[in-house]
Amino acid sequence: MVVQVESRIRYSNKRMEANQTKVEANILLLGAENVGKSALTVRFLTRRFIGEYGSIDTIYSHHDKIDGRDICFNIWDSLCPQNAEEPGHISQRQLQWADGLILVYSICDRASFNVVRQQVQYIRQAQQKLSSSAPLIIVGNKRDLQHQRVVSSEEGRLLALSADCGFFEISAAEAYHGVLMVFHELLDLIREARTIKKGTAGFRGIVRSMSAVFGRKRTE
Ligand SMILES: Nc1nc2c(ncn2[C@@H]2O[C@H](COP(=O)(O)OP(=O)(O)OP(=O)(O)O)[C@@H](O)[C@H]2O)c(=O)[nH]1
Repeated sequence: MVVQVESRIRYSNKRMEANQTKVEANILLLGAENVGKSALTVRFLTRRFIGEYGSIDTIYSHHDKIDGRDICFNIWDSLCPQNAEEPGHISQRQLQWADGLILVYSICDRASFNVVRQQVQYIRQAQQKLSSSAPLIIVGNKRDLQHQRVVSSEEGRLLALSADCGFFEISAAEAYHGVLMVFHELLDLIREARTIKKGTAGFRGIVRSMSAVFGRKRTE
């Protein structure tokens, strides 16, 4: 009886330890020039919209507590190179680094939407080669500029649906809440992707053990 209780306590302690471990997520922001990538990042980090942002490629680290868990967001606010029409400008290094990606366009800029469309296609193809399952969220920014809108919400939603991405329309200028939702949703998707990956590894492990027990050779 005592042994049973002790093992239960040990089990629940282990679960508590597991719940308290720090989660780290590398998030890459992509998109054309001037769509609000920095505005989105700064809004998330400081809750503020400051209007003008420097043009530098930067990785920020941000610690947060969500549902009692310590989270470390590493956010890469990437600069869009001049050859933005060429979807190949996303480097392998960026793709390998990222646990999740946010692709930003401006609802007032059709060309920026086309850049995101190209980038999504390029990333999905590259991910197949890299066996990566990093989740993507497409963000239509500058929702406050309704009178200048040239990309409809439906177009954004359809693109996201066709490429299995999350989708939000927000205004980094107007509100913090929408920006927060984007990062929290991406974190959820990253955690989901990690759980699935672990599950697959676990299944492979079971197959390997069974092969070992039954002495069958597996062709890898
Ligand atoms: N009205 C409005 N303006 C915005 C919004 N978000 C960003 N801006 C403005 O758009 C301009 C570009 O914003 P940035 O955050 O620098 O855009 P970026 O995508 O980081 O640009 P690059 O650094 O050139 O790649 C700035 O003048 C911002 O003030 C928004 O939600 N609404």
